[in-house]
Amino acid sequence: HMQVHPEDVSRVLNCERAHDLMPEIDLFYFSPRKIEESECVCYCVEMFDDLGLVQQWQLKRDTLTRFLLFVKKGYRDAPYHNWYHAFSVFHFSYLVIKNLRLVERGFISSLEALAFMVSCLCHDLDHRGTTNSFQMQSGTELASLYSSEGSVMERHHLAQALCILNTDGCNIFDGLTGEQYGKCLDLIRDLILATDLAHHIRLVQDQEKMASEGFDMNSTQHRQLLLFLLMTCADLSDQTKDWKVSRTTADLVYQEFFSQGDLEKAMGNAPLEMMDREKARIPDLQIQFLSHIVCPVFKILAQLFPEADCLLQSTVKNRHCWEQASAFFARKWESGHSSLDILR
Ligand SMILES: Cc1nc2ccc(C(=O)N[C@]34C[C@H]5C[C@H](C[C@H](C5)C3)C4)cc2n2c(-c3ccccc3Cl)nnc12
Ligand SMILES: [Mg+2]
Ligand SMILES: [Zn+2]
Repeated sequence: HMQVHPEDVSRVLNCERAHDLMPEIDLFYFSPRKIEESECVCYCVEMFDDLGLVQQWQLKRDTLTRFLLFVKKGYRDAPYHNWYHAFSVFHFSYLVIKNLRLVERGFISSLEALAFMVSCLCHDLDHRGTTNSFQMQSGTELASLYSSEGSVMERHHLAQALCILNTDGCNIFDGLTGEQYGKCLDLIRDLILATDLAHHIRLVQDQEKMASEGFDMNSTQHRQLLLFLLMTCADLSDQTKDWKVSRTTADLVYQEFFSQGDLEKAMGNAPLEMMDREKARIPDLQIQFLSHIVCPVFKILAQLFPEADCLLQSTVKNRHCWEQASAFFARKWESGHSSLDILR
């Protein structure tokens, strides 16, 4: 099973570099993928501390460090669904809590902020770079465990998170009362399951209705829809960064999709077009993904929080870049070239 050695913990505890968070780390356009992999865990501790959560919930630094090292080890080296994805999703949760002042303004409680950040870190634990439908179609062991409830991968990510919390010296919530602990785990369960995009699609109309009606602080439904919206925004946050980050991320996602497509062909199943490296037109697929899923989500966020408008603007700008790429590609496709290399 996964091992974290005491010297790993002490090295992180003594890391000086991160004790003063680097300038600009709290700005929306900052890309966390710039941070050295060996310093990520230190920065996670500092971000929890910067939001007052270490103090508020009496998080012990050595327990938090050990927990974070286990989470980091709990990710595989898939092209996209690896530790850096989890770290960047976590960083976005830090950005929205800090920049939209979600706790001070009463949109979420401090416990919900803690659960939101921990859920972001854990939300894709032990991902294999394949989708829920692949699990079901190829009858993986995860499908046999969870397919009756749906959201197969997300249930596995949750199980892995709970397993780490139950590992000796890793229960970061041991300073919470029994009631707070129960509420926190219920939140983590709901938030990790909410990262299944098929689940999001069922909720998005209610989220749009909430944004047009205006957020009701006393509505349990609004408060839950907001937390789910924030999870989806965090999961898609690479698309709110500059074009280089947005395109690089698409590259990594399609490496996973095309590997899955190759597997499906080898198993005699026809992959979705977006998984088929022979058929997929990445610019057109990204225009659809940004138009149907990403921009609508950040439009809702911007309606609720005008300070988040810059996030919507950058997703719209990235979609425009794909439109230009698509036009450029179309000319190339006519003349037979089909790889993304021409975008470099
Ligand atoms: C750049 C980029 N492109 C992406 C293109 C497509 C899809 C995608 O799952 N599409 C859908 C399309 C319909 C309706 C639902 C369920 C399925 C059928 C599959 C969604 C995701 C993409 N994605 C993600 C991402 C976010 C959350 C979970 C998994 C992933 Cl991979 N993160 N970045 C990207
Ligand atoms: Mg996921
Ligand atoms: Zn994810």
